[in-house]
Order: sequence, then structure tokens, then C-alpha cells
Amino acid sequence: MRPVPAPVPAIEISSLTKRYGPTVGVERLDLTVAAGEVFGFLGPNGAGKTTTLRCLIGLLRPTEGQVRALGLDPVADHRRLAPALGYLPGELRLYPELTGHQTLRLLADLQGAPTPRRAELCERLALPDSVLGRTVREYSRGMKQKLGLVQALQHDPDLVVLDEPTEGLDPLVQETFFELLAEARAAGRTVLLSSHVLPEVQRTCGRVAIVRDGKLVTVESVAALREARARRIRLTFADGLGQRPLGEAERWSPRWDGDQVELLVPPRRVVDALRGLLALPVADLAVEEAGLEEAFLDLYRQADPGPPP
Ligand SMILES: Nc1ncnc2c1ncn2[C@@H]1O[C@H](COP(=O)(O)OP(=O)(O)OP(=O)(O)O)[C@@H](O)[C@H]1O
Repeated sequence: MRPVPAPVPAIEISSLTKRYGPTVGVERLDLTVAAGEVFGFLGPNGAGKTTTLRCLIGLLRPTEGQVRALGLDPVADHRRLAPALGYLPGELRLYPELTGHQTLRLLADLQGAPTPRRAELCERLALPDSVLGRTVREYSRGMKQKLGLVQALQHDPDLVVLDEPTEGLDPLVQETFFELLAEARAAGRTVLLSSHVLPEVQRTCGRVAIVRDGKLVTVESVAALREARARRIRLTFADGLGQRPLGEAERWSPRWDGDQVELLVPPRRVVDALRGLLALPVADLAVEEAGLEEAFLDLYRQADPGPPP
């Protein structure tokens, strides 16, 4: 019998610390993900994403703190959790001498659940019998990744944990993957997805957590990040005089290119900025939202203590 996800949060991590000897993987990390969320987990290399995911699925035992997946302890209750959990590791290790079919069957045995979605997923991810009958040794990287996705979803789990899922997938397969995520969301499944690919997170996730140096920097909705992102003001001067002082607007680090200048201004300061700038002989003007990427990079930087004074 499957554990019932509601009303407990699908993921509940409190004060999680994982040390590898002297190395800190994550430190006092708190995170709650409600059932039905598609949640992004972002952070630079070595930030602690994989460590957190491995603690969540019971592959690693926390040094301190508590982790609950679907209300269960991932280590102590592993057998009860396995049928309701799908996991795609970042570095997928498969037995090279097994065929694709054999691999999926073996992993289903470990999941301890029937696999109602296997055939449909293989078809949608373009893994025909001619491929599944071959040994994994002969698979390309993308084929292995597709097999990884099939095994993570084949038993239609309530909680899906994906570590860099689109690595190695071609754009067509990525589209299929995004469709699968949208369907998972519509069906009320919970997805935790770690990624470096910001547009992917923007497209698929409702909320994101950003980690850095083993610590949680922020948890935000993607909509809030979008709203908070800077506006890019682009001005063109037509007098051929090039770079000139911009008065008050100098604070927004103008970047010059001939007679054109760009400034990144916080959303609530745009009107102020324009008031000063339009006193200058401006020939053309554009204001647009800066990319979400810039909003994320800002958050990465906020967490960076920078060089010592
Ligand atoms: N098995 C291990 N033994 C020792 N240190 C480890 C081990 N696994 C991870 N670490 C360390 O823990 C920290 C967090 O690593 P982790 O793999 O969780 O980061 P990540 O955010 O997943 O990084 P990436 O984006 O590069 O995959 C790093 O400093 C890493 O060196």
C-alpha cells in the first residue's frame, strides 16, 4: 500500500547537516515542499544539492537533523518509501552487461512496485524495442539518460527526485521531458528537480531554493523572482559624442558601447532614473525586463561574502 502524501508535506527537511569527514556537504538546511509542488533546487557546483537529494532518498544518512519524504524516514522506512519514490541520479551508473529491458525490470524490483507507465514512457522518449534489447554498454549518453528517466517514472511515483535531469538530452527529448513534468504537476505529483539550467527551472518550477556553500540562501516563487528582477534601460544618443557623465544614473554602472548605454535598474527606480536621463539629448530609448538569469545571479552573489576587507 502506498503512503498517503496529504496532509503531510511531501518533503520536510529540518536542520539537515551532512559532513563527509571534515568536508561539509550541507549545513543546517531547512526545506519544506508541499505535496503537488514542482520545486527547483539551484546552486553553484559543490553547493550541496546532490548531498541533500541523496539524504532525501535515503542513500545518505544525515550527520544531524531530520529528513522526511512523504512523511517517512528515508533510511528507516526505505522499503515503504521505495514504491512511491522515483529518483534519477546526477551520475547514472548502470550495469553495462544488462539490456535496457533488463535494467528497467531490475530497477522495478528494487522499487517494489508495478510499472504501469513503462511502455508509454519508452514510446514517448523514443526508446524502441530495438534499443531496449541492446546492452547498456552500447548506449549513448542521451540513451542512458532517457532510460534513467523511464525508470524514475515507470511506477508513477508520488514523489519524483531528479538530479540534473536534462543533462545529455537533445532538444526534442527535452520537450517531451517538460511535457512529462507538466503532466506530473497536473496529476498532483511532487517533483524536486536540481538544475543549473535556469530557463528550465523558470519554465517548470513554481518555487525554487538556492543553496550555496551547503547553506540555504533563499526560497522564492519563480513569479516573485520575475517581479523583482531588474529593468534594463537602453539609451541611444545621436550626437556622436559617445560616453558622457550620466549624473545620478552613474550609480547603476552604465555600460557604454559607442553612443549607446545600458543600465540595470531596480524595478521601482525606473521612473527616477528616466527623469534624470531624459534631460540629456536622447535619440532612442528602450526599457525591458532583465533575464531571470540575472535575478538568480544576483542571489548567488548576495550569498557570496566576497574577498576579505
Ligand atoms: N562522497 C564525498 N566525499 C567527500 N566530500 C563530498 C562527497 N560528496 C560531496 N562532497 C562535498 O560536499 C560538498 C557538496 O557537494 P554536492 O555534490 O552535494 O554539491 P552539488 O551542489 O550537487 O554540486 P554540483 O552542482 O557540482 O553537482 C562539496 O564540497 C563536495 O566536495
